[in-house]
Amino acid sequence: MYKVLVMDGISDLGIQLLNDAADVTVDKKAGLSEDELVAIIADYDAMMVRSQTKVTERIMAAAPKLKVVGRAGVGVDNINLEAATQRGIVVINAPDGNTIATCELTFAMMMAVARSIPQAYKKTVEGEWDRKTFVGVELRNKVLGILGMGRIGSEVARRAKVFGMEVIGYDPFLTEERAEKLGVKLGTVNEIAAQADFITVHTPLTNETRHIIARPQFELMRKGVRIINCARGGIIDELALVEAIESGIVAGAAFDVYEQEPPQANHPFLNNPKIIVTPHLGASTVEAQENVAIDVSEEVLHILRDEPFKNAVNMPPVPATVLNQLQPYFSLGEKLGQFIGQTTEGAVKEIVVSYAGDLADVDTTPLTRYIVRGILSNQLEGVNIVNAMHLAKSRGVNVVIQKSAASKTFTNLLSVTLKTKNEEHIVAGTLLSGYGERIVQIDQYPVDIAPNGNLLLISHNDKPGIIGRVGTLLGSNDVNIATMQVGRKVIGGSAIMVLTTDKQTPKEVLGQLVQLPDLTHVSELSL
Ligand SMILES: NC(=O)C1=CN([C@@H]2O[C@H](COP(=O)(O)OP(=O)(O)OC[C@H]3O[C@@H](n4cnc5c(N)ncnc54)[C@H](O)[C@@H]3O)[C@@H](O)[C@H]2O)C=CC1
Ligand SMILES: O=C(O)C(=O)COP(=O)(O)O
Repeated sequence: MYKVLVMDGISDLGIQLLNDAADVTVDKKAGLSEDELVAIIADYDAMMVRSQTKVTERIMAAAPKLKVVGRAGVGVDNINLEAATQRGIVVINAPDGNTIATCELTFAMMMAVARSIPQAYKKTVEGEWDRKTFVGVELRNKVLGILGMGRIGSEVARRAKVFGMEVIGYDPFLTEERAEKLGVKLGTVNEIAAQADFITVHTPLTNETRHIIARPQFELMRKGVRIINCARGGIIDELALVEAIESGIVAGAAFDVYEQEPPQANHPFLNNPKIIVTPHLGASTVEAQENVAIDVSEEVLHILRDEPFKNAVNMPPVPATVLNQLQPYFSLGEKLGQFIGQTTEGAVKEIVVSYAGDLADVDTTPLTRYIVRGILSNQLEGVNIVNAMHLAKSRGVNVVIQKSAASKTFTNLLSVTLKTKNEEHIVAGTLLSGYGERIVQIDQYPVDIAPNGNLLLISHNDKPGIIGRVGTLLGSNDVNIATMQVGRKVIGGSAIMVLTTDKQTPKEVLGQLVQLPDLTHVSELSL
């Protein structure tokens, strides 16, 4: 008999399937602390959660029987995926069931913030008949900027078009063809900031998206812009938003999610009359809760019964023979993927992976999955080696594998090329006996870099003084350079500089770096 622990108020109708199964018993609990979960979890084969329960490494360590954690929803940021993978616990989610619910909440928030509905309601029930304060704005003919054009963002765009809005979308995976089909113009984050009357975000929270809307973006915005966040707290810098409201740039905001949930009693949003707040209700409709609970229950049953399943967001075991040969390269492959993914801009059309030398005769499929995971993990939540290839395919990204017997210089060489509509970049790496992982080529430049920590990749003209200017700017902002490499093909031509730094370079300093004479591009990476 399998025991399933159901947390966080998952819909009863949805888990009927589990209740009806002869080989399953279900325990429903809510609001347990980590300690309380640690005390009981050893009995369970499966656990189902929403966003409230944090499924930590400690909980998994106390759960020797646990085979699967089911997330009845999209975001898996409350589950320690790495720990689950290490312990062979499958993590599944229900990515489709709450799209419409969250899209509709976003729309409700947009209309509420355009017409000050909550504020007007409050005054009216308090006995005041105030018809002067709450003069709103129409959505028709306004520009809506959408950051993140996945499932929810695309549905918001469709509805906005029907309301007569002009939509500008930003998403590294949004190709021109798909944008055209949706009737959405493509724009950068800053273009959206400068042009939009309403801005809504629908990305996961990643290193890239954290504070993607912050003070520099608010400074670009039109006076009277309205901001909506029904995705994840932290995508928009909360304090910068409050400042932008105080300075009169932002006319109103509507938030469903917060950097810390629940927000503390003194959180600046909670007593700001221009900010509408809801307690993470995006997925809270009867329909969405039934959908996600049914989806997850079906998958949990499959996994418990060793039947095929979909929607795994972490990794299944790799056969031992393949593992032995490929394991040393997994980390290098993923880092090369992260490197090229973080340094290439625009919608990816093709990934070319070339294996030379030792790697040419092995079945490298699992390694390719690590590389593709590295590339996609920058933009997508929950990418793993199970779903990486599928996600690439579903987003129209072609993955091409090339093999050649030997590399001229290295006994093994792994090269990854990313092609977008306008750009093509390559990074290559190797495992050097005694030295470990090295990046040995970036575009046309030979380099020798250990792919670890914080990196700055700077393209510049090969002119005297540039290295000094970069060093001085970083030093005066307390960013210590650990290592520096420069690469060029010809004297006085274009060149690159790769720095490793002891801490991340603040966004403002990156902005100042780009302004330095003869510097053409800066990317910050963390590997
Ligand atoms: N408030 C709530 O209760 C709910 C919140 N959510 C959250 O909404 C978000 C979106 O969910 P879905 O649309 O289902 O996910 P999705 O995976 O379909 O879409 C996310 C999109 O964000 C894009 N993206 C990633 N990095 C980006 C970047 N740096 N800039 C611009 N775009 C970027 C991806 O390419 C992808 O298209 C997730 O964070 C999810 O957790 C989802 C459901 C309910
Ligand atoms: O699905 C998601 O990502 C959500 O944020 C929904 O969270 P919830 O299941 O309502 O706690």
